[in-house]
Amino acid sequence: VAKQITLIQCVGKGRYGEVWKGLFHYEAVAVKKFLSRDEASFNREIEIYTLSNLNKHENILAFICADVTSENSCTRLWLVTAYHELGSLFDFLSQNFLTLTDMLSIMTSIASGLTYLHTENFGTQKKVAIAHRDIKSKNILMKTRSVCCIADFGLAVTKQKTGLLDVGRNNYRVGTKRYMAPEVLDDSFGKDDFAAYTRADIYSFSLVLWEILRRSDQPPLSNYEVPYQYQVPSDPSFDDMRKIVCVEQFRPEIPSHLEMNAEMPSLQSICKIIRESWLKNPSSRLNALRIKKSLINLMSTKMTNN
Ligand SMILES: Cc1cccc(C2=C(c3ccc4ncccc4n3)CNN2)n1
Repeated sequence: VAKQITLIQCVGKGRYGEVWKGLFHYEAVAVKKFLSRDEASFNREIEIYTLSNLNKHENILAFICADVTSENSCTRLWLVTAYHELGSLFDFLSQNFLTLTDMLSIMTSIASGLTYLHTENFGTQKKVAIAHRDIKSKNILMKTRSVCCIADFGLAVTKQKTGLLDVGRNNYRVGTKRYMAPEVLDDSFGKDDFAAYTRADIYSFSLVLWEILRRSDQPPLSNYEVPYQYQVPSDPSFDDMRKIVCVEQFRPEIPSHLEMNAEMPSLQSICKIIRESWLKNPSSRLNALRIKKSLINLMSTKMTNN
């Protein structure tokens, strides 16, 4: 397959390797080129996509194929997926303000993808429950200006039938420190309890919801911010994050004009969802299905109000 893919340009770099725009049978595809030392992430991501036929959901990045070719001495590890011209949610938020309608649609699409990931179903399309472990705006892609999909499953853990946890061989890698839940930062969470991982995903998702909320055009705020931008240095250490999130129990500031906005009750409800998803106590947080349902309700009430 690699022979038939023409790489056009590099569109992203991460710890894992690079993401390229490619052409495969005249259609644009995304190619993630793994470094040979990251074979574990490569295998894990394939495992997650194939094992639980993850492909069937509109809010999960669509997988096309994997390709391993031996190039002189080293093996080339490629994963090929759909290509999304608008890039990541992080890129999009950096350059756009959002109407309330688009904001609710974007939030709901991510909540739908996360609910699908977290939920096991025994129906025809068997699927094990999956926790992502690296939810952040850079791992979410824009399919359209109002619909997103979740990417990057190299760190995911699954809940096996036995209820036991399958972390793959990739346990040494951890999520992105900036988005790490308090219980992960102070290492107080039950590593063998699958539910603990989904609750940590919800904390990370609450930070993404906060990033999206801040880009409301009601009115446009000056700059895009990453969570804890002014509390920790770029590329923060474990300890930087632990001091802020666990010791100080700090959370990103929600602009008061959004929270106290009487004309926009939906914005107030979104603020409530965010606050109930970054609670210190993991089991007090909302789950993905609850967030999805609440956002869907807001979309419908918003429609009727206007
Ligand atoms: C498994 C896989 C293959 C290719 C890309 C990706 C991936 C990303 C991706 C996917 C599609 C893209 N389309 C356009 C621009 C960037 C993209 N990034 C972002 N994080 N992982 N994952």
